[in-house]
Amino acid sequence: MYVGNNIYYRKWRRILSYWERVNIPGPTPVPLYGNVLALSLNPRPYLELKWYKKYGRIYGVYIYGKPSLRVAEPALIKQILVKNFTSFKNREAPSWNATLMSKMLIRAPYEDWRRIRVIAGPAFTGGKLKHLYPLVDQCCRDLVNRLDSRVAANGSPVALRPLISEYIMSALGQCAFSTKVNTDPTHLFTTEPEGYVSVPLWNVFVTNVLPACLVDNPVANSLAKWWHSDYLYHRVFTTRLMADRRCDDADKRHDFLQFLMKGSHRSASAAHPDVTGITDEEIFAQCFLFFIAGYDPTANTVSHALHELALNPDIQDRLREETAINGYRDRNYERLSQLPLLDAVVSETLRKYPPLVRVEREAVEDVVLTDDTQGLSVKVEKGVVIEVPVYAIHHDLDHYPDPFAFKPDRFLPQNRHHIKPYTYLPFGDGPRNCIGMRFGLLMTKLALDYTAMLYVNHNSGNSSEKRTSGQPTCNCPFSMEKLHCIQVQWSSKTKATPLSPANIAAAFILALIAVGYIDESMTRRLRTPLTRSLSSSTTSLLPAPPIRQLPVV
Ligand code: HEM
Repeated sequence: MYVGNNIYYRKWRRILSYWERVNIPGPTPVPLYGNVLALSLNPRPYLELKWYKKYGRIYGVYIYGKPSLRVAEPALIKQILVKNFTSFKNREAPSWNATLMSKMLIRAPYEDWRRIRVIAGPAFTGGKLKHLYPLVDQCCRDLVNRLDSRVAANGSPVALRPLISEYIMSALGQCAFSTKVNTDPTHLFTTEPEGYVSVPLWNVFVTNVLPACLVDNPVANSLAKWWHSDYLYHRVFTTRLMADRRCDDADKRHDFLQFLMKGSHRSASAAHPDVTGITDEEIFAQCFLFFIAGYDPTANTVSHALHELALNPDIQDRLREETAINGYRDRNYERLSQLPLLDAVVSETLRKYPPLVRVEREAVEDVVLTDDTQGLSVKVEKGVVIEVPVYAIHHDLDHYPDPFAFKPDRFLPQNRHHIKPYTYLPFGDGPRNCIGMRFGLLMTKLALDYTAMLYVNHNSGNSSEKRTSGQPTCNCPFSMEKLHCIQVQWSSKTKATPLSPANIAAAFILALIAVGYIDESMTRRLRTPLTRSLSSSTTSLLPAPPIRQLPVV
């Protein structure tokens, strides 16, 4: 017993002294979990900011037993994301096999990623978005109509977030499939992508803590497939659309699905001799990702922008003026890029509330990062995951004076040059940055442009900011009212999330297990059910896909 104890603790002491040995500071880890407990049980952005303030711009943490480096030094960020991209061309690979996620751009290994990105990338150019603009515009008009009827119906504060979510989901549906999708928040079309990204704590607990033999066996796997068969709904939906379109050679749609389908028969070009095609499974993975990656960040950005505008009526007035001067009746794609204050409001929202609090890369070889101006040199070993703590950088006083204030003027053309390179990263940077950036900005700006012109936005007094373990999420209701009818009530206080009883119980159990004798490989080998691969043979178990309504283009 004594010898076992000794070996166990010596092994963990060695694993968890990696950063100490290379002289990089960081928070104290615990055996088996490293710093995962702290990261799981605290709101991520605030914890990252706390560590950043305490340990500086370069510090090390442990994800279970794996070292992970946080880098917030702008010169080094440039090397990781742009200059040395070939050494940091991957995100961390999923620790499970052949899952849907490993086929998605966001997680695909470099060779697959590059092929898919070359095919999918052109779908998001300015020229292509011009074709999609009328579809997004129509969704915005629908949003305004819904708002109108809610405001007229009761005159009391309107819960805006569900309406925004519906707007984003319908815009994504239109642009991905040229189809009016069912945007009811309880409908599978919406709940599947949401469920894919938000994992309940009990699920994290079960999948990360139970021994692998209990989770990774045929019975548990089929149970998990059944449990997660829900996102197969999207699979059936996409597969049927693809089948329909293959029967119709004259299909001239400009949507995302059509773009990828054109890529499936692609032959190598001089520019990309190794890029030849995309499989149906990969097409489905990208279409599903379109909803996962596009929905939450964009809906959050619109919500946070409206939240800030309500708190800052002077900025709201200036925005309305700008919109009026620039002919809001003649809205079109080009006009949106000619509204500097609107652009500044969106940029400042993304600075203050970056939807992704970190950007991640994995070192595929040993690399030394250097910054001669500061005499900095950091050796990164192959396999180490690097995270750029975007939220913390955006709230660094050295980069943004008064970082918790909402000051869009920082981003006006005449001030923009004060922003230091690689300190503003809401969409990441480099070849693997956000592919949907322009599209996300289009949806956000159009929604603000419409609502700013038609409504005065106030806080209803019971609006709060809900902090999740991932990122702050704005939990409206806002009071949105027609311009002629104004009611002002805002509480500027945001609630910090107390640890819930469930979180405390889970922390307690996790801590008990952490001091036990479970081997690290048991937790690392586990596959979370949400990422299990789905075999197409199970699609027959699904309910029929929804009836398509109103094909648009
Ligand atoms: C305001 C809205 C959005 C924000 C703030 C945002 C932010 C980000 C960030 C930070 C990344 C990681 C970039 C990096 O690692 O350098 C990313 C990646 C990605 N985003 Fe977005 N995103 C938004 C909207 C969208 C939309 C609308 C779509 C698609 C419709 C989308 C699709 C993707 C995809 C596919 C990736 C992975 C790219 C790759 O690895 O090649 N995003 N996004």
